[in-house]
Amino acid sequence: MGFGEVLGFGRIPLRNGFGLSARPVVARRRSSLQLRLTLTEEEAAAPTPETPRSSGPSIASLFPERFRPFLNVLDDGSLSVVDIPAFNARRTKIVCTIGPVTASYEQLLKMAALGMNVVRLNMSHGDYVFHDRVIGHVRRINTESPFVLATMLDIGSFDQVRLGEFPGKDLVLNAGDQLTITARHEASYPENVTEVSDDAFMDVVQRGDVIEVRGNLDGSVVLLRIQEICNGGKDARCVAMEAGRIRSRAPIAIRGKSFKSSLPQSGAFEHDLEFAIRERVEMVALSFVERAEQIMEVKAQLRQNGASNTAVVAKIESAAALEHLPGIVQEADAIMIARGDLGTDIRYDMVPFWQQKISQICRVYAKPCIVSTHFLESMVLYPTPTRAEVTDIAEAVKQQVDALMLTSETASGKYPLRALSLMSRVALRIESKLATGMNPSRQIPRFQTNNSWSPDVLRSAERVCVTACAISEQLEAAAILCFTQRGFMATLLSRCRPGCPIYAFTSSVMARNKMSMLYGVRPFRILFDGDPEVTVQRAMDELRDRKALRPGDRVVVVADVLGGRNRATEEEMLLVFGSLDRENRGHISRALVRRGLRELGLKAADDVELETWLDDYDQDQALIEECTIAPNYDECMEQVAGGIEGNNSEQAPVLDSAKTRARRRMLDQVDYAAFRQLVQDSAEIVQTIQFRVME
Ligand SMILES: Nc1ncnc2c1ncn2[C@@H]1O[C@H](COP(=O)(O)OP(=O)(O)OP(=O)(O)O)[C@@H](O)[C@H]1O
Ligand SMILES: CC(=O)C(=O)O
Repeated sequence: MGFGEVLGFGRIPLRNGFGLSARPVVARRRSSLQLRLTLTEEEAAAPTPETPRSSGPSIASLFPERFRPFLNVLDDGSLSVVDIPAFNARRTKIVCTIGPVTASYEQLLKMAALGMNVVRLNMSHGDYVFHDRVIGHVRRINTESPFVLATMLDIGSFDQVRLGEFPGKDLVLNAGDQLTITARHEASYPENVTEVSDDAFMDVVQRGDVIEVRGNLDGSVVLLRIQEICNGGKDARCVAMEAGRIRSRAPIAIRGKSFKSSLPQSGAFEHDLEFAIRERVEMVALSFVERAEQIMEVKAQLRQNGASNTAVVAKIESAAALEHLPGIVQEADAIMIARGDLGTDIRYDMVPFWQQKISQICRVYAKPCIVSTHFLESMVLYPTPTRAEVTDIAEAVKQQVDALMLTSETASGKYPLRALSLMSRVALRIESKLATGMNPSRQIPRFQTNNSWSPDVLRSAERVCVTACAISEQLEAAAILCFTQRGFMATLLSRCRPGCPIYAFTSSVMARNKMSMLYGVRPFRILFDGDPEVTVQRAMDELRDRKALRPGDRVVVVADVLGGRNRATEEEMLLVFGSLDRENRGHISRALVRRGLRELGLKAADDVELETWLDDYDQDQALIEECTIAPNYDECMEQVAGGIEGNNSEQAPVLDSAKTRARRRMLDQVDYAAFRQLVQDSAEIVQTIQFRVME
């Protein structure tokens, strides 16, 4: 069985200097955009097969026996109704927040089987040891199972003001009970006194203000009215306006005042970001983003630490963010509509409007959109949802957002697996209705971008994707296959929301995992061959072997081929190299070379590209995944251990530290002569759309 979606066997060369293996490529065509549609008249006229295509076997049957018994068992011991979703059955992805009830390897594996695509870890809760352990389990699942998970680290509510701890149990209040919120900083407090996480809160509150306390298990908001500011301005004496239950570290807001904590300076944010970089998570989510510049700063920090592959998800959860939406969406790699906080910062009745508007803007800029919070809030306590909750899921699915996110339901609720299974089932049901024409509008919004690639390359890539989707609909293709290094082509295809699944193939573990967030995309890792035809054939064979596609199925393939010849003049090469050099203060890494090539409208052979931009971490991960499926596992792991500098063989799967990697990256500096050589060995990018029939 193909564990971890690795297709093809072979070796990714470890850390060769790219100069060694760069080889001239044979020019094939001259145009920089070419549609290759190899469809005969008979094929075009052929009727659609009468028997409807099955969506493939249940994944359970691909799983080793020992895993199967617990894969589809729900919280109460019953079996999941949906079983394990078949290949790419659901287009809308699901993000689950992981907390104490779901943090074990077994729970995570069950959730992967039930359709979880992205694991969210909220840094406001749990400690680094907790999060590190969960990330370890996720990596293991990606390596040992057929499921693909991405990890998103929510870099906590650094703007969130919280109450203190209530040791042992929740604080239960009746209407009229008193609670004092203080900034006294004492070692411990009586039961009806709690410390606020940010002293600045005391400067803002006044007598008569209403404090909203959120984060309660039953989803309720507890309201406290301030009766008196006392103790030299350090205490706010409040009274509960109605009965309620308050949890430790519950987030609070002052009604009508857009108060944000000054905690980013406290260092917690920096530590969380360092942790994200060290752990190589696929995504970091930034709370309370208000301007595009905040995202740029974080991206710069990621870049400086060799983690530019990490995607930045901007959480839209304040009125201020809504004022700067297009800028934020353009700068971020993905958007999360954090309805919990957004709903306290703006009027409740405006949340649905903004949900729709934000998801539309994301489609324009080809940025994945996640809608979060309160989807199945009642399932935190009860095994069945309310009908209104089911309708909320249905509405988001109809809007064709990329992903839906569960929070307390899976972090601390009583029925995490049921909630996930139910969300998956509702999404599947609504999607099947969309496919039968419930959603008449299939218009693709005009694409806009501020991406640094050359506009010509981008425009042609986007047109190719729109055309490929249109062809797939006209020809009733069973799937679109796409070959992509970092997932950009898959994002452009996903943006068009075609009616068939998109199977996206990449050589990078990180890119594969990140693509698991994209609507309708099923990501795989494949070893790219220097000859694109070999790569396409490898992917087709594998899809057939996995019964994801059947003989006779029509597929549309979107792939680069190497065409034309190098047209870059010495002057152009110097210009591009010079601008990369200036921007990166003399540090041109192997990964940056790829950008230089793009700017020149050029592309190296796929295997050479792979070497020039995959970082060591990705290569190490790839090798570990390959070892898992290799027949000579031990031998393979020994080689990995030998290849990973600084690790002894026992620790081989534990990847080397960020520092070691950073040092290696320094050694990988590229000079102009090496850059020039690579440019000369490259060719023009020729994007093709090919029509094929599975043999
Ligand atoms: N790692 C964790 N450890 C313990 N409890 C957790 C953890 N992650 C989440 N939880 C619990 O699940 C609840 C819901 O998670 P969520 O991430 O939505 O937290 P929140 O505090 O409401 O959100 P935010 O911090 O984003 O405003 C939390 O209030 C917390 O009680
Ligand atoms: C997820 C989150 O942070 C919110 O809904 O506020």
